[in-house]
Amino acid sequence: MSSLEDRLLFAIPKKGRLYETCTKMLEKIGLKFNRKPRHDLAVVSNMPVLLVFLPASDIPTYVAEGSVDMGITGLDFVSENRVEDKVNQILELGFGQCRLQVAVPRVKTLQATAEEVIASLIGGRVVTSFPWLTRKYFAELEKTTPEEISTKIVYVSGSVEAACGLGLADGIVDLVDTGETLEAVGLVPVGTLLSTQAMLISNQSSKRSDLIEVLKLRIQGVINASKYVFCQYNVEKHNMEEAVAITPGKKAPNVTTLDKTNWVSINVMIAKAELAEAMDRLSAVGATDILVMALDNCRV
Ligand SMILES: Nc1ncnc2c1ncn2[C@@H]1O[C@H](COP(=O)(O)OP(=O)(O)OP(=O)(O)O)[C@@H](O)[C@H]1O
Ligand SMILES: O=P(O)(O)OC[C@H]1O[C@H](OP(=O)(O)OP(=O)(O)O)[C@H](O)[C@@H]1O
Repeated sequence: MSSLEDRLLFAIPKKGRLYETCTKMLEKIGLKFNRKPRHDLAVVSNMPVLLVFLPASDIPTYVAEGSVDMGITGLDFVSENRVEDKVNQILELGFGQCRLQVAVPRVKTLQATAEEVIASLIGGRVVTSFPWLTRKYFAELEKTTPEEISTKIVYVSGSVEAACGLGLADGIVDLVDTGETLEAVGLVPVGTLLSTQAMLISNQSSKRSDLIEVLKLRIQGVINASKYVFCQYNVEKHNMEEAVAITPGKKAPNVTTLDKTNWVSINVMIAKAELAEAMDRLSAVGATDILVMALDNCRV
């Protein structure tokens, strides 16, 4: 296998929200590696790849500068590091979905609209781990005020939601998914700066574009598999047209004649989101023995 210098360097969040899903995904795409405790490098034994475990917030910079060939991180960190145009944003990965939002103590929202609450923060103190995006957001709002006014943006590295309660902030800008963290400290979201999810990104001049493409296709296969199921059912030939209209498949369904007069078996991929309704409708047109199987991986 290749020496360390010949390997594609692939940056993975070393901890936090994206870590577990990322490492599971690497296993699903067939990379064999063993990350020893406290080690931030892991050699992939079956491909010329070296995994580099880094803080998710630093990965966009490493990829943009070419210190690593590719990486997984949140779109929020790509934007905060101002490298949207300096990296190839190869794939949205379908996990790590959340929003970067402005939030304030609930009491401020009782007699004011969200717009009024946000306007009241102009010139105040806003605490965040995303100072550049927050500065940009408030700079736009400041333009709408008659007098020159500057909002104080204060950076903290974590537990942003504590800042209002501790008297450091009038409002915060933080990542929100379920809203439970905000709710727990009596904060309410009033505006959205950005919707984000995990992204696969690569350096624009990497010499390993061949391998980047292979890894991208493998990851795409895992993402596709997570969105679809494989479905098999039997239906009488005279109902086949109606059944096929319900489950047209990606290209076309695979139809085989059963060893039973006038019946066919249909194999087809169905989007998970449409499955329950499709099964109801298949039953209604006389389909039987409807089997649904999870997919581990698939190339379409
Ligand atoms: N509640 C959430 N739900 C879904 N995705 C989230 C959530 N919070 C954060 N993320 C996503 O996961 C990424 C990493 O967030 P996390 O809070 O784990 O950062 P972190 O590991 O503490 O970062 P760093 O190591 O750089 O300090 C975020 O950039 C965002 O894209
Ligand atoms: O809306 P929710 O589903 O409650 O998620 C939001 C929380 O998730 C993230 O933090 P995380 O828990 O990853 O830890 P951190 O605060 O240490 O970054 C984010 O910073 C919020 O605090």
